[in-house]
Amino acid sequence: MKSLRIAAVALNQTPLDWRGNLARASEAIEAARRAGATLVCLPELCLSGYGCEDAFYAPHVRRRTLDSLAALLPTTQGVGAVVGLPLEVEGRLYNAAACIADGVLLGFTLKQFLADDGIHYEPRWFKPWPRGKVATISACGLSVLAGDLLYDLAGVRLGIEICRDAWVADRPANGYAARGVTLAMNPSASHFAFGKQAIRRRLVTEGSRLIDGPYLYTNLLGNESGRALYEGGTLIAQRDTLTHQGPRFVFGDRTLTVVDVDVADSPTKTKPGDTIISAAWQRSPADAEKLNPHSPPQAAWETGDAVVYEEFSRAVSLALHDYRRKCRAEGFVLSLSGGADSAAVASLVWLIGRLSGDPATLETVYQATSNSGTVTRDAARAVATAVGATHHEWDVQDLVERYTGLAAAAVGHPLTWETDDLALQNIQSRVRSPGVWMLANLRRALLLTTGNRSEAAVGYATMDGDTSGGYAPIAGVSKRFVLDWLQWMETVGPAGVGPLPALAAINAQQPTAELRPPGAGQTDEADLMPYAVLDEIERSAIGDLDATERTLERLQARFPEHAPEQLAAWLERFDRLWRASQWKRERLAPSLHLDVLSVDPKTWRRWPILSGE
Ligand SMILES: Nc1ncnc2c1ncn2[C@@H]1O[C@H](COP(=O)(O)OP(=O)(O)OC[C@H]2O[C@@H]([n+]3cccc(C(=O)O)c3)[C@H](O)[C@@H]2O)[C@@H](O)[C@H]1O
Ligand SMILES: Nc1ncnc2c1ncn2[C@@H]1O[C@H](COP(=O)(O)OP(=O)(O)OP(=O)(O)O)[C@@H](O)[C@H]1O
Ligand SMILES: NC(=O)CC[C@H](N)C(=O)O
Repeated sequence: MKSLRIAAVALNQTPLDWRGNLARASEAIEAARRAGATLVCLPELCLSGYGCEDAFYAPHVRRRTLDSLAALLPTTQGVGAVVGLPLEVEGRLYNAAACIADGVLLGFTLKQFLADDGIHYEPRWFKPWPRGKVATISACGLSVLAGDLLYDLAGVRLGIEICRDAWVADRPANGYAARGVTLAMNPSASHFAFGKQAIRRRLVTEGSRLIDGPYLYTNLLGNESGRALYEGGTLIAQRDTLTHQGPRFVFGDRTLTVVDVDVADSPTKTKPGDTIISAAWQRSPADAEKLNPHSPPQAAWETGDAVVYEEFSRAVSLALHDYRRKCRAEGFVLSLSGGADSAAVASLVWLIGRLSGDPATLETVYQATSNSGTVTRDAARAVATAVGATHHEWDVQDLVERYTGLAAAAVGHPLTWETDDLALQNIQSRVRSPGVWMLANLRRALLLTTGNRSEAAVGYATMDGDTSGGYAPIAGVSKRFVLDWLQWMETVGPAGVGPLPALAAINAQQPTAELRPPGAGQTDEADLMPYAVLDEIERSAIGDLDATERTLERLQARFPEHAPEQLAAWLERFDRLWRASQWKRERLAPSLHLDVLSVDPKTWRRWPILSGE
């Protein structure tokens, strides 16, 4: 049995940022060495970035990655390192983990089970590697082995699973005990979704049970390139018990979790046919005191009863912070209506400063038409003040009238609410776009949109009006979720931050587009259907892809208070609006994946633009 100091690194990388990715990887290895680690594991595909998309096809991208690997080798003096990268083998691309020891490239483990579900499209670029196969390739000027390899490093036998390898029943670790593996590492790029860390914790714990030894798991960190957020949260389990978890949702380049573990010595015997690459080096002397023997595996906020709101707050504020920084915007601009969605977005920008200590600049604009009321104007002002935004109040009614006059002249009759309702609504939303865009231009800021998933599902938004903007922070969650989160933010708020009481002015109102004249009493739910019904239809028809009859059964079971005819009418309305608004979903600003119920056609639920009878 050996006492070994091992390190798990979460890295905030950007696709194709060659210099930055390499610098962060080598700085992390240096930090692990300074902490006395013998072995360090970095995330999946971290040298190129996980989400390089079709750039993976480019031969120069494959070459640049190997250049980065060659440059990384000398930084591993005195340690062993596992580093993810794309790798061409025999003319095909594989998702690989390089195993390096003391400056020497030992070999590449290749991913056997590609991620092909949800937001993952790995088979578009990579091939899966067959179990038990090994190839010889040339890389970094050397002839090296690649494939299903094991390594004897500093006296322990290491096996590597790459992310999804661990998520399948036939995972490589099933055979590791028979192959003498005593330590396993998993470089991952596992995007955030609500509650998903619990699954990772189970897989890592199960991995350690399978090898009866330590299993170390790393992940990416932050908003890599717009749509996927990685939470860090590195994990270490030892003999069926999860012992360590690195922090999640950290604002910064990396997290480093260093742990002392007991590892059984490499067995002398090997399984026939197994390829095992050996390397030995002078390890740092093990400390008499064990490092972090009893680190709590979770932060306090992760075990409370508001985990989903905590995760949402931390995930979206980190995603906004990284997106702004990576697109080199100098702040945020937001059209603030005094309603729920834009107040939620303003609160999330405010949370950046509260959670990171580095406040983001926010400029907000209330834009009144003759249909706006003092309740929303006052609420917008109160929220802007509470979140520290620079706030403006504009009157855009004259712009509405000017466009209305031009269009009325073109069609040859005055426009009325009786005959031209939608056009008269949409022009108000559209005139709110150019001014706020102009402000964003002047400030070199990122214009945020405020649409939520429920609106996206039924196209309840004006294209090039309130959909105008560069990033859509809350498009991954339903309207009901936004409303509930705002209640929690008003009274509780994230641990270590606390509440934002000014949201009371928002939470007291019923959601309305405020686009029809005040006397019309417009509400979202009257225009559409109750949000609870809309969510259930979306979950059934779009999330679970149920047939109409099945969705109706589910609605009747869940909402006995509504007549079956009413439920059928709402379902018919949803179906019509869903199909008519696919083109809108194709044109929404990039949004963050947060939940398995996503309607984002670029990452999750793809649908024909034109469909139906
Ligand atoms: N497949 C397709 N490909 C390309 N374009 C397509 C199309 N189908 C329709 N169109 C075009 O789309 C246009 C209609 O879409 P659009 O102009 O966006 O408007 P539309 O979808 O007709 O109406 C917008 C709805 O969103 C609601 N809204 C708007 C703004 C804010 C809020 C709020 O909650 O605050 C709510 C509003 O009450 C209304 O019910 C038409 O000009 C039509 O030609
Ligand atoms: N009076 C307004 N001033 C500034 N922006 C507005 C105004 N009315 C609407 N908007 C913009 O259009 C967006 C869409 O309006 P919508 O009504 O869907 O959202 P909301 O007003 O934030 O929330 P809710 O629908 O819950 O009232 C707003 O989030 C806001 O960005
Ligand atoms: N990169 C991967 O292999 C992802 C695997 C898994 N589906 C996840 O989301 O974590």
